[in-house]
Amino acid sequence: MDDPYHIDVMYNWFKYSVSKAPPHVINKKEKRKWKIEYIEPYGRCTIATQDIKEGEVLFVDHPVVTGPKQTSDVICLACYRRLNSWDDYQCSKCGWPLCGPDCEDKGYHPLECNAFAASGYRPRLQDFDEAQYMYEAMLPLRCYSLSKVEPEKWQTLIAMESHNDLRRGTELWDREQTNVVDYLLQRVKLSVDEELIHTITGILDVNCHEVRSNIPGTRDPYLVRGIYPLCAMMSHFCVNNTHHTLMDDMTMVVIASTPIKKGEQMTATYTHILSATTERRKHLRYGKFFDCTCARCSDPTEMGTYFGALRCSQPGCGGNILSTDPLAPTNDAPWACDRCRYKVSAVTVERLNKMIYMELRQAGEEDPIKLETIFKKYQYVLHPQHFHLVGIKHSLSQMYGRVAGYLLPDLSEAQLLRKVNCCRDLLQVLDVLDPGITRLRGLTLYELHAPLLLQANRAFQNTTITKSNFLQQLREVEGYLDRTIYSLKHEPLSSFEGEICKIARNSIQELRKWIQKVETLPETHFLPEKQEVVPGHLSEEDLTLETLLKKLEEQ
Ligand SMILES: C[S@@+](CC[C@H](N)C(=O)[O-])C[C@H]1O[C@@H](n2cnc3c(N)ncnc32)[C@H](O)[C@@H]1O
Repeated sequence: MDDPYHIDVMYNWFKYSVSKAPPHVINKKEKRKWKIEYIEPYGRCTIATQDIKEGEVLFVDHPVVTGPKQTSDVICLACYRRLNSWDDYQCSKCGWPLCGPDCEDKGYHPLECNAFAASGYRPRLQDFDEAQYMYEAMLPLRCYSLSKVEPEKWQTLIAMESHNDLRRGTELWDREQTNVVDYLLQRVKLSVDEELIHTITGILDVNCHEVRSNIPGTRDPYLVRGIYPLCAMMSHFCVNNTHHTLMDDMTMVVIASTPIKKGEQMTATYTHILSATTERRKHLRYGKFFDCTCARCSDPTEMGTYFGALRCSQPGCGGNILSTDPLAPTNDAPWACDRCRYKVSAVTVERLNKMIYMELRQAGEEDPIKLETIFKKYQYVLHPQHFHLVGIKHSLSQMYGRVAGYLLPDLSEAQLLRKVNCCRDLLQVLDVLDPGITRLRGLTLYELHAPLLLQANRAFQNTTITKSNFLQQLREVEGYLDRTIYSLKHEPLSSFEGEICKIARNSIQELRKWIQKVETLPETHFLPEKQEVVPGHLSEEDLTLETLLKKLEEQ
């Protein structure tokens, strides 16, 4: 049958992936609930053929091939372990650095090893203009080698989108001409049409997923890239409805992160969720060769979050400065206040964002005070839900309680409250921009439970809380732990998220025992019901001496 868009090739890949997947990951007998269709302007995309519930497994995807990213440290080409130096151990056949002799025939390394060995060329660091680009040709070479040794994988790979026509003449094309095409033709002596190598690099640019390597026993997984054909069939939306998890054998499991209605696309996000429209659209244009026009991109308020908005500085105005046309192809439409129409150029907004970005980079992720200083500096310039302020809250939510000098038991009431509020504010944004089952939600809920539990237990120890309130707070914490587990239960135990999920499972059991015990405690352990002061229930603004005293007087 005619298959101009190679859709059957993708269905075959689905069957192959299911056959390779461990049985606990997917019900092998269940029929797929989606189809692939060609729809403009998306090209091929995945459509639900029936209503799908949140959390349902949609498909598993086996990688066609994985390999180093374009820029890379020195790594073992078989197991992707980070190596100390170029010449620790070099493959006896091809000369590329590996962990040791055991890795010579492992993983995907034989794909390039044979080509290098046949060429007689031995790689030397000085052959690369920039050391970080020395691995750039490796994955394209692996892909090309598939055409010789694994024709089925090759058929799947070559059926993917390369956008050669859009890429030709771009800076990216020129760089790949030098670092990949010329390198493979001149050094590795491949006898191959240049256009085919460009097609391969295009397929990799458009479709690759970043994945973590999985080396048993290491807590430092190195990031590599891989081709997952079914994942790559999903269109990008800046608010998406699927969630993917990488299992230990590098199989990708894709679930519905929110309910998906029959006829809707199953979508993924190719950009960073917590970045603003201009940044996301630029990334998609230059890296994926399309202009995103999704609901989030077309709305200057980014679905009511005001994620990119500045506060108007005109006296007495208090409006929000927003892009007048977020879909302008060159992202250069002026920005204007939604109340007084005061105008700011797109370039100025971009410069401001860049300046704050540089300050944040300098501040690092070790000292919350540095981030608090930047937060204070810009809190009246940016909308409270501006991505930089939300980004700072995200960092603070993890730093308070985790970095040296700010471990949980050392935190003051005000710092605990700050951690709680950072988590809550972040979750409020995630509800809109990253709804449903996500790693970030799971981790943030976990961060939220800890200070709340500490606050409640401190209040109990100091007898400053009533029994009913104490139980209510413990049950609230139980709810957050429960939701953490729900959000992270798909993550493999070897990952950080999987480990947090395991800890959350233990914590919730302990907490439930504690709740049962508290229920039986006599009232004498608690503050009488009418006299309570619960700092945790005051907002940060409330925590001035004046307002605190006033509230105490009112009791
Ligand atoms: C990873 S591929 C997705 C599969 C692709 N549609 C195909 O037929 O092979 C990415 C490409 O799909 C298209 N695409 C994905 N999301 C899109 C969107 N929201 N709007 C327009 N095109 C999109 C773009 O051409 C993009 O370069």
